[in-house]
Amino acid sequence: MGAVVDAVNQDLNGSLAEKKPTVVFVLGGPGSGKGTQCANIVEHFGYTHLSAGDLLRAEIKSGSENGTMIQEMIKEGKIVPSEVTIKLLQKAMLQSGNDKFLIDGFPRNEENRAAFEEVTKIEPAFVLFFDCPEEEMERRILSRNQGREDDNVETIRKRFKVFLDSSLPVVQHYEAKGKVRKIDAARPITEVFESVKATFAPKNEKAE
Ligand SMILES: Nc1ncnc2c1ncn2[C@@H]1O[C@H](COP(=O)(O)OP(=O)(O)OP(=O)(O)O)[C@@H](O)[C@H]1O
Ligand SMILES: Nc1ccn([C@H]2C[C@H](O)[C@@H](COP(=O)(O)O)O2)c(=O)n1
Ligand SMILES: [Mg+2]
Repeated sequence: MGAVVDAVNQDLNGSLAEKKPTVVFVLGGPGSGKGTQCANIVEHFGYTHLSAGDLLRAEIKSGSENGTMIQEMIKEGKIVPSEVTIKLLQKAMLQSGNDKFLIDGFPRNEENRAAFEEVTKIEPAFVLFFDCPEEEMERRILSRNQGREDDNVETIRKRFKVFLDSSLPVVQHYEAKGKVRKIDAARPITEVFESVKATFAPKNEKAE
């Protein structure tokens, strides 16, 4: 069984690497507006939007063997093991038929980042980072109304802590490589998108 799984993984990696996809990581705190802005980017620039959180939620709904574990981790605001999330991302990338991806909410910690690099050999073209004060993010999440199990005050606080402790260091990693395009996300949606658009000028899209 292990050998079969390894062979499938090898195949996923091989097919993806051949496509040499353009990947933009979209990071920012919970409720900073990643999903909202990704929808605009898809419309204007032809990217495929892959939200790691959405893929994990779909995995729970599918009744997969990992579903219960994923559900528990999301409820606690914790980060699901990289192996699980990366496999979902790889499959979605291959199934999309596209070669330009917005990977939203990933990498969420150092383990995510290192594992993705190791497994896929893909370096992001750049990292969009939505910078937003915590009070504003909390306000937005509490009025989001999408029925997400983690949109409650208790879990939100845990997600904020994980963001500060584990996700910001990933942003700093890419900052040191000159790959971060920081956006002031505390403004109205249309104003934020004006800044986002500028980051998709052709010079920014090439991998550095
Ligand atoms: N610039 C903005 N101003 C006001 N409200 C916004 C703005 N951007 C997004 N919102 C709203 O805030 C809520 C959270 O936005 P969104 O789901 O895009 O955030 P997110 O970063 O993807 O969050 P999460 O990490 O929890 O998935 C949504 O209800 C959205 O409509
Ligand atoms: N790389 C990731 C992304 C998300 N998750 C889990 C934990 C998050 O709190 C939750 C919701 O993600 P969001 O939709 O807010 O981006 O999903 C993870 O474990 N690993
Ligand atoms: Mg989102």
